[in-house]
Amino acid sequence: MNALLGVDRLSVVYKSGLPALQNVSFAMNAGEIIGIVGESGSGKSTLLRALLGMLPDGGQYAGGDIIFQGKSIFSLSQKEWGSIRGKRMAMVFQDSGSYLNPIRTVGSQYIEAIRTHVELSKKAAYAIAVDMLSQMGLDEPDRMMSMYPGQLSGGMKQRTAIAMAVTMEPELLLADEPTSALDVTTQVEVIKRLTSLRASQGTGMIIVTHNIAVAAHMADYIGVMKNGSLVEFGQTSSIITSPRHAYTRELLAAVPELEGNTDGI
Ligand SMILES: Nc1ncnc2c1ncn2[C@@H]1O[C@H](COP(=O)(O)OP(=O)(O)OP(=O)(O)O)[C@@H](O)[C@H]1O
Repeated sequence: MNALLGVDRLSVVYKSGLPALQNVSFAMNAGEIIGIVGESGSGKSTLLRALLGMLPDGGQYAGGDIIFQGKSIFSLSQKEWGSIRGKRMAMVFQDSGSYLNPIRTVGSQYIEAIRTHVELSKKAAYAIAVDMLSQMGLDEPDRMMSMYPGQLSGGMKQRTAIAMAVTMEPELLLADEPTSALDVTTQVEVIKRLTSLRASQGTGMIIVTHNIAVAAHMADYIGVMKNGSLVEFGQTSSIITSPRHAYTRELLAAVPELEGNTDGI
């Protein structure tokens, strides 16, 4: 197995606050999907931001280590770190689609984003962008390239943002509630597209969701967070069938039809 990420007793504090992450440890191999679940304020977003080296203002590392592809991220120079971020490790947020620049066409910003990472002609970048948009299930990607974000639905914008995030074929995609702002049908579609990325590109993913059913549907391993700690981490099947922590049992009990139809997630 090819180790992708090791998180070793990672702690983060916010100024004048309680610890947001306390001694969080887990590891993942290339191409694995991890679902992180837990209630609001449990530290899920902080974990993703810490992994990407993008803690919000006031947040600071308070111990532990993050090993990405065999190297501590804390040992990297700013330059090395910059070349990993957005390229080898990328992130999408719940409302990533809304960060598209409203006064520029999808195509011009997509092409520019590609060309900040690799030296390519505009034409070559255009072809890559169109291919990624169609991989995310967007019809008429050529037409979309000449449209402005305001002309797209929320689901189309979010899929565009995900396409942009994975264009450089990152080994690790960090996704913070990537589907929760979407209607149910679009959620299912985006989840399918994310899982097919693993098949086509071997993308490893850490997906934060408040919905343990989504995690159960997608993830190989589930981590459960509570008050900044990872209280349980294990294979999805064992978390579902024999949760060890009372809090995990509570989360599972709150999902009435986990075993049945996942169309409604
Ligand atoms: N920028 C910040 N400054 C100070 N405290 C923060 C900041 N961001 C988060 N926190 C605190 O850190 C803790 C963890 O928050 P975090 O957003 O990581 O949780 P979460 O599980 O992602 O919640 P949600 O599901 O609501 O997004 C909370 O107590 C929160 O109030």
